[in-house]
Amino acid sequence: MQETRIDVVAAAIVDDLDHPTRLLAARRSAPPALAGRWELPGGKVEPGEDRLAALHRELAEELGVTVTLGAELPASDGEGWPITPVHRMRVWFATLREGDPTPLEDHDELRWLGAGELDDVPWLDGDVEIVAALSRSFQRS
Ligand SMILES: Nc1nc2c([nH]c(=O)n2[C@H]2C[C@H](O)[C@@H](COP(=O)(O)OP(=O)(O)OP(=O)(O)O)O2)c(=O)[nH]1
Repeated sequence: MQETRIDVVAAAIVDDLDHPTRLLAARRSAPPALAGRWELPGGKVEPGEDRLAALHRELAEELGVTVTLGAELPASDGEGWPITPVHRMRVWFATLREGDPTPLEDHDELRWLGAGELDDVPWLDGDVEIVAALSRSFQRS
């Protein structure tokens, strides 16, 4: 049986790539099962699409911004973070280049979270481990 795997890409948008102190979190507005939970902005890679091109496309569509990408947040198994039984998500650090982040689609609120506030919002289940890894990278910087 062929394994089903859906590739998702997302950005950990921070204030400073070298010394991050704040992370931009986004609250989902849809679908109903996920609405109200918080995530990293991003989305599915389209067939034949380059992962980083997909990430830039999603950030333009969802937030109306362009970004400078930094390092990837290494996932536990190298194949991406297992956010659901079928989705694998790759995450890159990013900083804003152009545009003021606005919840244009898929989200109804954006919030900058400081290092001590990362647990203040109800993240999607699959993001909890990722946010813990981000939190460790904040503390090291
Ligand atoms: N973008 C994003 N998706 C996440 C995160 N955590 C998590 O479990 N997911 C899940 C939610 C969805 O099931 C899936 C990504 O789908 P999506 O709805 O964001 O993708 P998309 O923008 O391409 O959506 P669509 O075109 O299919 O409507 O991954 C996260 O931090 N960011």
